[in-house]
Amino acid sequence: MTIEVTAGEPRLDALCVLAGQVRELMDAVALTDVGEEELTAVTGELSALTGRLRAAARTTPQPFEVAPDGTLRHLGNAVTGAANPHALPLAVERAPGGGVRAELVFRPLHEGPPGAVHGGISAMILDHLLGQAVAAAGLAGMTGTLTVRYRAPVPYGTPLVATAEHTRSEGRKSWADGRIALPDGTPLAEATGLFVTPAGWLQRGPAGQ
Ligand SMILES: CCCCCCCC(=O)SCCNC(=O)CCNC(=O)[C@H](O)C(C)(C)COP(=O)(O)OP(=O)(O)OC[C@H]1O[C@@H](n2cnc3c(N)ncnc32)[C@H](O)[C@@H]1OP(=O)(O)O
Repeated sequence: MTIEVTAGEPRLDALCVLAGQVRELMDAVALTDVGEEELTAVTGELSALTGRLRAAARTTPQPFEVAPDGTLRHLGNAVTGAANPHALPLAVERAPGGGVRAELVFRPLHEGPPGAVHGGISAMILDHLLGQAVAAAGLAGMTGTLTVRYRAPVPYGTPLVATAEHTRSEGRKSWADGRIALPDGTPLAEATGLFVTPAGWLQRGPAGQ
C-alpha cells in the first residue's frame, strides 16, 4: 500500500520513504533467523544510523498540518501517518455508502496469539477508524469509550477491509460503529465507540487552529 505525498515537498517525501524502509526493517527483525554474530553486527550499524538521525531531532512527530492541496494531514499519526514507522500506514477513504473504509494487511510483527493479530492492534485500528467516521460527519472528538467484540482471530498476511460509520450524536457526544472483516464481509472484530468533542475544539479545532 502506498501513500501519496504531495509533490513539491522533497524532504517530507524522503522522510516517508525512510519510514517505509524502517517498516521493512521492523518486519525483517521480527522474522530474521540469522546467527548471533550477524545480529550483533547489524545492531552496531543500526546504532550508528540512529545517531545520524538524532543529529537534528524534534520532540514530537510530524504535526497536523494543512498540505499544499488544502487537505488536513497528520504524517506523524501512529495509524495513518506515512512518516511514522509504527503506522501500517492505514489509508482511510470515504465509503461509497457513507462512513469510511480502509483496506489493510496486517503483518507478522502484529502477532498476539499464535498466527493471529494482537487484540490491542485491532482495537487501535478500530479506534482510529471510528474516530475518523465521526470526523467525516463533521464532529471530530476524542475516544471516550471503545468496546470491541472479537468474533474470530484476525489473520495477518491476508487482505482485510475495515469500515466504520457515525451512528448518532447528542450534544458533544457522538457514537460510531465499525468492524474489521474479510473481503466478503465476514466480520472478525466489531466495535462501538463514544467520541466526545472537547469544548475547546469547538472554538479552535483538533489541531489547535
Ligand atoms: C480524524 C482522526 C481520528 C482519530 C481517532 C483517534 C481517537 C483517539 O485515539 S483519541 C485518544 C484516546 N482518548 C483520549 O485520550 C481521551 C482522554 N479524555 C479526555 O480528553 C476527556 O475526558 C474527554 C475529551 C473524553 C471528555 O472531556 P470533557 O470534554 O471535559 O468532558 P465532560 O465535559 O466532562 O463531559 C461531556 C460529556 O461526555 C461524557 N463523557 C466524557 N468522557 C466520557 C467517557 N470517557 N465515557 C463516557 N462518557 C464520557 C460526560 O458524561 C458528558 O456527558 P453529558 O453531557 O451527557 O453529561
